[in-house]
Amino acid sequence: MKRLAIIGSGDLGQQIAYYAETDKQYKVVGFFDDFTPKGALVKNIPVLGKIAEIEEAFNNNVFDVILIGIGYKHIEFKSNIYKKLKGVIPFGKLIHSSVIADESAIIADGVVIYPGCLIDAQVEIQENSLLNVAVTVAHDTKIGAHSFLSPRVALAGFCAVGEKNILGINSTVIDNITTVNNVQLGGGTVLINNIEKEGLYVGNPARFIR
Ligand SMILES: CC(=O)SCCNC(=O)CCNC(=O)[C@H](O)C(C)(C)COP(=O)(O)OP(=O)(O)OC[C@H]1O[C@@H](n2cnc3c(N)ncnc32)[C@H](O)[C@@H]1OP(=O)(O)O
Repeated sequence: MKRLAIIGSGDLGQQIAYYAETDKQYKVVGFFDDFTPKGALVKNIPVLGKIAEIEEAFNNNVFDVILIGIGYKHIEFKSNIYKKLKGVIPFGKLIHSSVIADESAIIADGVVIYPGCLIDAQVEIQENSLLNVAVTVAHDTKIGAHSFLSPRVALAGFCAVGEKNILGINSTVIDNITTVNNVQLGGGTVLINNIEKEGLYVGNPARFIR
């Protein structure tokens, strides 16, 4: 079993550790976190050091692969860390065993998919994105890198979500919709038109708020 280290020992990092262990996909050996002291135990898992110490730990054979457990409030940071470590440290992938993913779906490195998601044929989920519980992604839809999909997001077919998109709980996107990078949808938003300007959108139909 591969040894996993997780960046971020907060709630999201702890959830990833929980699924990695209980779903028997990885042995979680520790967290890297700039705000929790080295040696501290978080849910019985040690903090191995700060983010700047990841490369040295990898070279010392402390872990095999890494995942990022940083939430949607720090999405820029999450994407920057990924870009910095890509090609230097191998990224893992965590697709919970309860996920139904068609064999034609492409799921990139660094992606985390929580229980109960449905990923249809010819879907592409780009690197470092996270799908929370019960997300449905219909056929031929693409999710841009570093995005965060909250519980029960539903995307119809032939959509293309940009990078660093944050889709709020239960948001719904009809077929053939595209969004640019850095779009956020509030909970329950219904998207029926393409989004061409980054920012925060809410409501049904979605309206720009800032
Ligand atoms: C497992 C997990 O927990 S994953 C995380 C899941 N969490 C989510 O999905 C959170 C989604 N967040 C939201 O929906 C938030 O309301 C946000 C981010 C859209 C906006 O939050 P804030 O910046 O605090 O905005 P604020 O509450 O001031 O609202 C601004 C306006 O948008 C409206 N609004 C805010 N959220 C929504 C919404 N989801 N749907 C419709 N209208 C909304 C408000 O009524 C307000 O309208 P007004 O100016 O006409 O009075």
